[in-house]
Amino acid sequence: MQNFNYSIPTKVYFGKGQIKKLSKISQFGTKVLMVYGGGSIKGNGIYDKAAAVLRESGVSFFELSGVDPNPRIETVALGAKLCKEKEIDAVLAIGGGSTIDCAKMIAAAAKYDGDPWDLVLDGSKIKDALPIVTILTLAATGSEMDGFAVISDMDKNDKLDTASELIKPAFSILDPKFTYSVSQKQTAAGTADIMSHVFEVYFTREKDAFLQARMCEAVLKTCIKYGPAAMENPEDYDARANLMWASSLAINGLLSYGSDVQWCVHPMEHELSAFYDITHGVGLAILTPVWMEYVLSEATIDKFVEFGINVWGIDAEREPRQIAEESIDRTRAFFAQLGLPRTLADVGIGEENLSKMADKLDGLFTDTYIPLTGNEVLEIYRRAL
Ligand SMILES: NC(=O)c1ccc[n+]([C@@H]2O[C@H](COP(=O)([O-])OP(=O)(O)OC[C@H]3O[C@@H](n4cnc5c(N)ncnc54)[C@H](O)[C@@H]3O)[C@@H](O)[C@H]2O)c1
Repeated sequence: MQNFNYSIPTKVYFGKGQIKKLSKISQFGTKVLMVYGGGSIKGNGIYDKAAAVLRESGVSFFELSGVDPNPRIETVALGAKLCKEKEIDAVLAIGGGSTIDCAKMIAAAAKYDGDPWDLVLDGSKIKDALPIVTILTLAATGSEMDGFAVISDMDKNDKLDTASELIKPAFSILDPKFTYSVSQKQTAAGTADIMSHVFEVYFTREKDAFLQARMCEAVLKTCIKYGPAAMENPEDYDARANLMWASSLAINGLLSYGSDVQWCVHPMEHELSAFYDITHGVGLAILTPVWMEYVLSEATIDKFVEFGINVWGIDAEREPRQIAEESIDRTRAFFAQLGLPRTLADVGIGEENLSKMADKLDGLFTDTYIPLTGNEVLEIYRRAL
């Protein structure tokens, strides 16, 4: 097992009625910027509940709404300007990963004098940030408990992730009931995203992080059990609760400590979203089985056998190659069962920008599970067409 520094500072208030813990935001001051997306929080009552707790706690709030899925740098700049003008004490995100990521970068940019895009290009430039609080409404990205943010500049077709300890939320409120109104499509995409976060760390060259590997399998099995259940019955509390906690655990560091490996399917998907603005989890579901087939070889077969037996329950007596291949087929079939598109063509993506996207990633995947050149990335994109 490799060395690691454990740091998961975000407090989590999980379960029904935990919105009342929002009152704790008053420890940071009396002026909050509330950041949210297209307004679903007004339809499902979360906005009213949060506003009531803020008022009762003596906290006044300004609002920044309209954060896009695949949040834009322009919104970050606008939010940071508001924070400076209004002397905001803390940033409150109510939403899914897009809103939370945007709020994180607003919090960092509010304490930075230069162009906020600098902080996306280089997270080490984040030297300070306003406290960040989140109310999660969609189980998917784990942004509620991690130090990452993904921001797009659509003019440049750039969608980049940045990271800093300073943008880990101070606390997050996770009430599974707040995810009852999430559509089937977003529930499916969220499940695929959680699973992809696990795959990015489960497929590691580190062979002796046994505990982490078993925890990864537990999170994957949770998604396989509860993703379809939440789609079938959106108000199945236990399904929503298990998915929600899986989303946080998948990426808060717990599963990757001691076996860290550079990610690659996520950056490949970010290129798809940067050029075509598709839903992140959908892109991941399309690319993941193709990537798995591409990296399956004599060098990696043992890991895929472990995956097939422990996650999919494939008979351990079968030939290793059969187990490995079936584990990938089962993964692809599961995403199809969730109703997710299978190919790039299904989401309207053709050959036209694939070379440009692959070129942008050339030279970056030197320390991934299996290192990949730009040409190999292009081959994976083509096989996903
Ligand atoms: N920070 C991280 O660690 C991290 C990790 C993976 C992905 N990401 C990024 O996060 C973004 C995706 O976030 P996401 O998957 O959470 O989706 P999202 O935040 O983009 O939301 C997707 C849609 O669901 C709607 N929605 C959210 N909650 C709802 C609810 N309760 N009821 C009804 N509708 C609701 C939103 O309004 C939006 O239209 C992408 O930009 C992705 O690259 C971040």
